[in-house]
Amino acid sequence: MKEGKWDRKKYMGMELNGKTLGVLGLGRIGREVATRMQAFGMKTIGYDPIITPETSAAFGVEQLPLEEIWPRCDFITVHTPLLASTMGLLNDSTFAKCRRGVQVVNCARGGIVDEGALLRALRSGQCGGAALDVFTQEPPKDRDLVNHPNVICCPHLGASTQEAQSRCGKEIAMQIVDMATGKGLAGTVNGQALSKAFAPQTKPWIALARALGSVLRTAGKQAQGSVQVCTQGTPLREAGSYLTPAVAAGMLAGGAQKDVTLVNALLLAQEAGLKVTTTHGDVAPEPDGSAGLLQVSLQGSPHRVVGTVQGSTPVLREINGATFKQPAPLTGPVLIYRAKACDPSTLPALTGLLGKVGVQLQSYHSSSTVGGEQWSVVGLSAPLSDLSELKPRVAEVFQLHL
Ligand SMILES: NC(=O)C1=CN([C@@H]2O[C@H](COP(=O)(O)OP(=O)(O)OC[C@H]3O[C@@H](n4cnc5c(N)ncnc54)[C@H](O)[C@@H]3O)[C@@H](O)[C@H]2O)C=CC1
Ligand SMILES: O=C(O)C(=O)COP(=O)(O)O
Repeated sequence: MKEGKWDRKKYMGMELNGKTLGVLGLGRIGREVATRMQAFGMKTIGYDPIITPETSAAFGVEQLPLEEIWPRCDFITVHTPLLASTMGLLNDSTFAKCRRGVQVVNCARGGIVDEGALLRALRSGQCGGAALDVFTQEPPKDRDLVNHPNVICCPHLGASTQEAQSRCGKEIAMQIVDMATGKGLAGTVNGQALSKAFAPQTKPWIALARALGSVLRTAGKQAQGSVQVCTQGTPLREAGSYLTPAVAAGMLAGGAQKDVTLVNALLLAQEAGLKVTTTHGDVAPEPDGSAGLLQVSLQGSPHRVVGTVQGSTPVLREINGATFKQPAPLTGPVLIYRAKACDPSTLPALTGLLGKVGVQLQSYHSSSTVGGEQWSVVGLSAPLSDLSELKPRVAEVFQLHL
């Protein structure tokens, strides 16, 4: 009419009253759709693998096996997630079982109704019309469905109301508050590590995992290959889910990839050619069974680091088979070197260098002797800008800011 037209004959509708609607997926939205359509006088039947027939009967939906649903429906609407089991729920074979002229609604996820099959059914008249809010590719490049005269569609607007967006905003804000107060996260699909990362008791373990990853990368001089993360002790039984991404983040830190987080670390590690696997052993490493141990090793090399948490401090217990009787804190600027055991000149040379550049030695820990050599971990007040004076005196030296 805005174009000045008055096409009364062109538009002929169909009553919903007395028609049968098949609702596939009877969760939050499916059941709301069913009760609203009952108000138009529709008979509602449906299917959902986890909702009992008694529950769906309470909101007026008779549940039937899919095979019995197809031939009964005038309209079918899908309200499931997109899963392997729902991909192409409506396909060439199921369209063929439907009443001729069946009308289909997909406001859930593109692909639940197979787009190729839908187009074929529309062209043959087996499908009388479709309403689509979602597409396998958004926006869809292939416009055949959008352009079909019996299709009406919207650009994924199902949640586009002021009220829904405001609820989403509030929900997200509440989730951030929950995460920050250590209550865990609901509904995360890729942030398993995050829900634990903010709990006070897990924070030092995550710091340890990152630190061990950094030590291993620097000592092993590579961020590629297979890394084995092993948690030991009952308290760490479920910890692999967040410690493994933290180890990967430590391995990747300082490398080519920017913005490595606990959410994307495993994916970025995979892209960088780093395979990170996790195992767990329940054997408690401490007599009281309270602490756990985290062991990270680079397969096919002698590089292996083992750490734990003392109080709330991540500490190094072992590096490449050399153990620290007094575990070495892995916080702040840390200098790590391997040198001949009992060489009396190394430590004075180091303290002399520190004095010269005005950096304080805050802690010093040395390991057991392996093959005539010892590892030393030195806590510093600030990182050293130049290690060249130390290099001739030691077998290897590196620095980390943890
Ligand atoms: N177009 C849009 O903007 C919007 C789309 N959605 C989508 O709508 C869909 C439904 O959302 P909700 O009702 O909130 O989800 P929900 O999780 O409450 O319900 C989904 C239901 O589908 C059922 N289901 C799973 N596999 C099935 C199968 N093979 N056959 C039949 N039922 C199956 C589940 O048991 C569950 O009861 C989701 O895909 C969601 O992403 C949701 C909001 C807005
Ligand atoms: O909530 C949903 O499942 C939706 O599909 C809404 O999509 P949107 O968050 O508006 O991009």
